[in-house]
Amino acid sequence: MTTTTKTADATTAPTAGETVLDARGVTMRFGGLTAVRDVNLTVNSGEIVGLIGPNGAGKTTFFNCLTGLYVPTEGEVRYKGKVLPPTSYKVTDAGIARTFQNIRLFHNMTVLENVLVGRHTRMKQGLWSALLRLPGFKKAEAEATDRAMELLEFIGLQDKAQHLAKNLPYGEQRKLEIARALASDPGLILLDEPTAGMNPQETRAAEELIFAIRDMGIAVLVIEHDMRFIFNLCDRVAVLVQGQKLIEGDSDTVQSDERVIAAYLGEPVADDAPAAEAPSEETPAKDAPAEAAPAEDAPAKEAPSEDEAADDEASEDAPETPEAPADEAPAAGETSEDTTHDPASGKENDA
Ligand SMILES: Nc1ncnc2c1ncn2[C@@H]1O[C@H](COP(=O)(O)OP(=O)(O)OP(=O)(O)O)[C@@H](O)[C@H]1O
Repeated sequence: MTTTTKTADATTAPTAGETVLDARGVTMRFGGLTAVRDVNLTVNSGEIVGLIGPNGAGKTTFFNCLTGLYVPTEGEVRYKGKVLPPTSYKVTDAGIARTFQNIRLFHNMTVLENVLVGRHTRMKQGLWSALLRLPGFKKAEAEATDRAMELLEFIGLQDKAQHLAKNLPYGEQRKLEIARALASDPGLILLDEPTAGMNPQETRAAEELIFAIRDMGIAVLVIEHDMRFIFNLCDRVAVLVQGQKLIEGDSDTVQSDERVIAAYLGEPVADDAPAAEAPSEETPAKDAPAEAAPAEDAPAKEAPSEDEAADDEASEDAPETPEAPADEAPAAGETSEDTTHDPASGKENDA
């Protein structure tokens, strides 16, 4: 299936069902700075939930708490009723997949190989089986390839399966990241700014792709700065400001909330709103509501050049795929999100 031949819209949305993700009282401190404070959020099956907020509001930090990259200082995250394991690899295995704010593909691997990397969590063959290429491994490998090709068809990249990932246009690289995340057969996918750097046509295609993912039965939690995109896409939207959840509701409710407008325009908000708190030592330093673009005018971020993308890769998150070749993968030891945070020290555990 491709997004061009099989797209969905809100009218085909399945009814929201069981709670898939249940985050309660999630707080994340880095030393004296509280990046996320006492945030509750649920995502139900059949839902697309948006997470918005000004730069530095704590959105990515919250995502990291949901995916085992950080262990929250306080609070608990459950996936389908079970407390999440403390490492990203196990979280992926449990059924949560994610993409990252900055594209993190294996640039010198083919498109197909990138998707296969995401598939490895579902391959149960051992090392010897792989080394000796036993029949069980060959069968699993063939099945993984079939599934990867299905996913490439789903995102419309089947004809580029043998292309190197680095040669794809930017929008297609973003789609490939999504296919790689889908390869682990998640029940919930977290998308961190999936349309960053996309032109309007690509953004529209991304919207259709996300509806199609939801229609496959996968719950979606998405961070995005493009307000038009988010309010069109999401069943519910939660707004983070200075690490706290300011409001949560449907698009109409959130769009018309004066505190949300104020947060995005950088105006003072009401006394009872978290954003109105006087900055303290624990206030995230990066909060800059005044810099956030007003809702519908928010321009898409510019696509990075190849060099910038390479820099991003080096400084971004480590792969969810510990088995990936070291020379291809973003260097785990150099990254900030490949590890799990030790709340007390700001140090991170191996993911
Ligand atoms: N590993 C870390 N160590 C210390 N501070 C951090 C760390 N990660 C994030 N922060 C701080 O936490 C706050 C929230 O950052 P975060 O990246 O989660 O915000 P965000 O809402 O995702 O921002 P943006 O929209 O710009 O991506 C910021 O003040 C940031 O500087």
